[in-house]
Amino acid sequence: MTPIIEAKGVQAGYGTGMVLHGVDFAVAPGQAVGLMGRNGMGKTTMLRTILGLVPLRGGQVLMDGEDVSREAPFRRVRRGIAVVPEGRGIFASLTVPENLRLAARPGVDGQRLWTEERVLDTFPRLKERLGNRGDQLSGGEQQMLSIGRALMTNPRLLILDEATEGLAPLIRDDIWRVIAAIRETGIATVVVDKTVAAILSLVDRSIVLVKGGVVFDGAPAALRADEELMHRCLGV
Ligand SMILES: Nc1ncnc2c1ncn2[C@@H]1O[C@H](COP(=O)(O)OP(=O)(O)OP(=O)(O)O)[C@@H](O)[C@H]1O
Repeated sequence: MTPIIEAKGVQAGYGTGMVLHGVDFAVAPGQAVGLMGRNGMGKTTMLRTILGLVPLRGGQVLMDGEDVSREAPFRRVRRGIAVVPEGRGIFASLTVPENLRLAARPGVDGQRLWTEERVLDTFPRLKERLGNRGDQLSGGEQQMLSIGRALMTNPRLLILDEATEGLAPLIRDDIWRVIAAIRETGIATVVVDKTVAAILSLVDRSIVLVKGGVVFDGAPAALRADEELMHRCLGV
């Protein structure tokens, strides 16, 4: 199956500093991939490079087998990718439904499977906050709204960068449950998170970055079995 996204030998960085030193990375349709690694190893830079937000200095980024290395970020996203960025990026002055409606668009297949109603059914907490503005929501609710907004674009691939960071354990569990449910609907996911156990129980494939290079790419069970790697590269 042609991957939705494929990175081949990707090199990227900021200013004169290189962060990614030839990273290979692929996400097949419907696949859940965990992008893992300690702080500062290049996970966010990898996501941003795939989206065209950090310039590519070497290698290639393909989407559905097509080279998009020179394509603008908005065009790449229009291929059916939704991003839940670190920091959530919701509109503080808009209400919950306004935030959702602003993002609404059909998927690349023209379908609108994710409607405002379906998103609100998925996140009952948001249903209780319809009149609230973005800045009147708790951190967990903001995160749910950010995910809900991404779903309103009817994506084929959902990218979640640190979706559970800074949230209380019960809210985190809620978010993980929803991510698993989204996955079940056939949407491919790329998850970056520090909660190693939660990621490994969710994904089909884990990729571990150390200093901008891939040190592991395979099944979560194989990663779990490698205690030395888990300890050295993930700190668990
Ligand atoms: N805008 C930027 N300008 C310069 N350097 C940056 C910038 N963003 C990140 N870096 C550097 O690039 C390296 C990789 O950062 P990146 O955010 O990709 O790591 P990460 O694995 O996502 O870590 P974290 O979990 O801490 O976000 C780090 O050394 C970081 O300091």
